[in-house]
Amino acid sequence: MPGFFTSIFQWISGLFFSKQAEIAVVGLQASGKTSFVNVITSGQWSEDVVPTIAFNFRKIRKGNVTMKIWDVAGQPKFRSMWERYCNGVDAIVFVVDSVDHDKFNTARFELHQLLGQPTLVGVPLLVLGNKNDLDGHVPVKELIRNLELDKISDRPVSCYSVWPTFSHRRLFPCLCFDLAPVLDEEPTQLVREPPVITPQL
Ligand SMILES: Nc1nc2c(ncn2[C@@H]2O[C@H](COP(=O)(O)OP(=O)(O)OP(=O)(O)O)[C@@H](O)[C@H]2O)c(=O)[nH]1
Ligand SMILES: [Mg+2]
Repeated sequence: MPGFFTSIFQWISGLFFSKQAEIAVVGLQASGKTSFVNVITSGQWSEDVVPTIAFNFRKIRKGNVTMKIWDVAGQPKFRSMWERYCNGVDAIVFVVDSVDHDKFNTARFELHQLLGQPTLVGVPLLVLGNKNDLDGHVPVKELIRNLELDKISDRPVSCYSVWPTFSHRRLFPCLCFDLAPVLDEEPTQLVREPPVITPQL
């Protein structure tokens, strides 16, 4: 019975307090965007992910938050499309392979090129340093330096180190927290001291 009342309460509160958020997930190919989106939408991790062609669209509801997610392909031929999918979203999620040191320069170039688009001024940015389960991953402070996130001054920016395989339960709250300004809650700071999301073993 208590479960029944809880469900009814959630349903009613959802009607009155429901919020919508739309995000675009971008980043270089094989950085783990689709894996991340799969984990937060269905809780499922699989190593068999095919490279995305153009984009995938997912819609999920958690509690009273409905989130629309554009998972955009990262191969060079698709990068010119990023701006189109980021235009009008509540936050841009930029995924970086935190082990692939050779690609940091390209990731920084593509990120800053994207953020330089006049249509995207002010759109909050969440950077996820992915694959922190692997040896050689760089910590968040180094990611901030490598991607020059501290030079971004026209929007809220956050950066986390993540590993979707085991931390998916913490990823959605992390996203909601970063969308707090969008959801009319407490404001975030510019590149705040980031919590590192460690795997739950
Ligand atoms: N070890 C580890 N591997 C990961 C992680 N996230 C993704 N991968 C692997 O990285 C590879 C690429 O993942 P995808 O999710 O397809 O990458 P993507 O960014 O969507 O790539 P595109 O669609 O081509 O832009 C796959 O083999 C995944 O299994 C992670 O956190 N840890
Ligand atoms: Mg993909």
